Amino acid sequence: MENSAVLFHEVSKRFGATRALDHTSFTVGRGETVALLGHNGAGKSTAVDLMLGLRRPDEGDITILGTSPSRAVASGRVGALLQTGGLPDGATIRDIVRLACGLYGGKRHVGEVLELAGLTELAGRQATELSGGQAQRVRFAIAVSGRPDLLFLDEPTVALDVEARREFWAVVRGAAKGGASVVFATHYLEEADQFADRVVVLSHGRVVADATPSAIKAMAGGRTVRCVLAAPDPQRLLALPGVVDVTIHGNDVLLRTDDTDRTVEMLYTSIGGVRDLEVTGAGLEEALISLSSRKDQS
Ligand SMILES: Nc1ncnc2c1ncn2[C@@H]1O[C@H](COP(=O)(O)OP(=O)(O)OP(=O)(O)O)[C@@H](O)[C@H]1O
Repeated sequence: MENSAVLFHEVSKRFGATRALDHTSFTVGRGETVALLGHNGAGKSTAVDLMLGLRRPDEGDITILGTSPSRAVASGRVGALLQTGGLPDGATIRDIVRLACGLYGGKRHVGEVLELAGLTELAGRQATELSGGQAQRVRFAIAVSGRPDLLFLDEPTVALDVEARREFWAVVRGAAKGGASVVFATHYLEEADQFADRVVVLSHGRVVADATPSAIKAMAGGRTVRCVLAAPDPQRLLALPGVVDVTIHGNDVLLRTDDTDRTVEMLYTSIGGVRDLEVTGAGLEEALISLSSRKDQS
């Protein structure tokens, strides 16, 4: 029974002395959109390559749509947009999409795929005449031309500006409405927050969190207090009520606290000389740093 699109169980992969993945486990449910989130070198691309059968794990089991990665890919039920991948010169976008649709046995019509990827108006252009965001939508069109049940996107918006990223994700959302599962690797925290049902946070090849974006933010907990002090003393600041972490750059102080009211009160009464105080909720960036460092220390 195929309850899960991806079962990634206790998977390890080394490159020489580097452990790219270290007993990594996560699942992706049918119809779910899951972000693999982590800093450079966290192991995201390695995980994607293994799920596509492009590499083999040293240890562990990977099941994709109820079978092995290579069988799942061979069945045509998996689509992928990888980090590298040129587009042919001299052909129009319509020609490129027609080729992709043909290779997948005509599971989707050319016009449908162009529409899905927001390329209808650009169908007569050549790849060299497109912006980075538009070219990425062509790669996306190729990835979905076989009507995949599972779609992998490896850092799909890495070179795109904010507007192109927004347009790209609007296209992905539309395409995923058909019930496909989507796994995307990203180090853009706001992307994971906005577009994923669930986020698997990787750090040094290990899963440090696996939860909804809001649960991950809650896990890191607390809020951030920023201020400027004449002579910040890390020991005194760490001793303030609620403070769990202190970062100091020159006179700029950043405190992570689980009791904002008392921290701020004591900052004014026992430390004094506080300027430019600002309190913010913990964002995904703080959550990621906190989760990664917590696990690294364990
Ligand atoms: N072919 C390879 N040979 C040697 N080391 C590799 C190879 N591929 C990946 N690594 C190493 O494995 C670790 C994980 O790399 P990976 O590319 O999976 O990370 P990532 O999270 O995708 O990073 P990025 O966001 O930079 O793409 C890194 O330390 C990387 O240097």
